[in-house]
Amino acid sequence: MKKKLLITRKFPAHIVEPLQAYYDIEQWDEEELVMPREKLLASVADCEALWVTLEDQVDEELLEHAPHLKLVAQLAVGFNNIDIKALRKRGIMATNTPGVLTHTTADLVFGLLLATARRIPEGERYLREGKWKSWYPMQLVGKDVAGATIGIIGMGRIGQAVARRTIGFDMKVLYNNRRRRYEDEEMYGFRYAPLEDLLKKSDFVVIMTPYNSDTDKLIGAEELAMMKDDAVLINASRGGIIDEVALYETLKSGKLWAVGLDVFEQEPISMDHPLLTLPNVVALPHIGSASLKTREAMLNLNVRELVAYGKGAAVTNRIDY
Ligand SMILES: NC(=O)c1ccc[n+]([C@@H]2O[C@H](COP(=O)([O-])OP(=O)(O)OC[C@H]3O[C@@H](n4cnc5c(N)ncnc54)[C@H](O)[C@@H]3O)[C@@H](O)[C@H]2O)c1
Ligand SMILES: O=C(O)[C@H](O)CO
Repeated sequence: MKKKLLITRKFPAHIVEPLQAYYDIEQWDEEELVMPREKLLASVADCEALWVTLEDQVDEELLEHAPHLKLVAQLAVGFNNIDIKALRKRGIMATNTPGVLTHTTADLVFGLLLATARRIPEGERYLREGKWKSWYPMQLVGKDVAGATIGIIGMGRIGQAVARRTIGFDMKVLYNNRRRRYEDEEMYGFRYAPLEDLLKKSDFVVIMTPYNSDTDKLIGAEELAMMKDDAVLINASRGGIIDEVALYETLKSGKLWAVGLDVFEQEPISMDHPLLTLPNVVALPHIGSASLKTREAMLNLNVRELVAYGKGAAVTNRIDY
């Protein structure tokens, strides 16, 4: 008898097809909408494998409804929506998508960096709203990226890829990370800095750590106050790493040049959110890894592990924290 696999979104048919040989598949039929929680809890009851996105909470409550569950596949590298300890206690494996999205996400971070520094979305709105009357010297003046100091918090796969992109911009790189990266210091001249130093010295601060209890509101009022008055803050990791109330208050007070956010505490962000009233906030709908090639690579990486499990082979890419 085939194992049961529950897929919480509608994924492209050609991606799911190779799984048919190993699983009886139940798939949510909406591409844009999250599977309702009650439906998820009911459907997971007889599942051995579960394929989720970052909006599905895989927690104690779900696991209590899933007595046969053995494998959770997460269509993301970040896995803060999954209670890994609770999975481990029950002997359930989890697999995610590290590596395949590194460059695509680093590109987006750089896009946010240029967009905020050079006021690109503001300039586009200005043109489309018919405000462009002439060229004048102080029109939409921005902040230089070339030659500036960037501070990267979380020098993992994506953080390093962002750092390497700065070389062409002659930027000075400070980084903060769980462990020193001596090889990068030697090869590229990147410099380790304690968080406080990094915040005080950087023109651009980029957050690229995972989200967990250690990084929850890592950047709050105190940290924002340490930053340069005209610094830019970029977050493409997870929204909860920044205290959004403190961020709004800081921006309202006139501090910081701009902020670029691909992620928010609540996603989708409410259209009434105060941050969206500020012209120097560039906000994107969590599209860091959204290139066609990368999304296919993420889906296929999950498929590979689901096929391995379906065949009774080893799941090699395991979240082992
Ligand atoms: N916006 C998007 O679409 C998007 C896409 C991909 C990844 N992400 C997010 O980016 C995160 C990073 O991805 P990755 O592949 O680079 O992960 P990674 O594990 O390779 O890197 C994370 C780095 O953060 C460091 N770190 C952890 N806690 C820290 C702390 N308190 N202070 C300083 N450094 C700390 C780790 O040492 C590690 O080097 C993911 O967890 C995910 O949340 C977002
Ligand atoms: O963690 C991730 O992988 C992103 O948030 C989605 O690609």
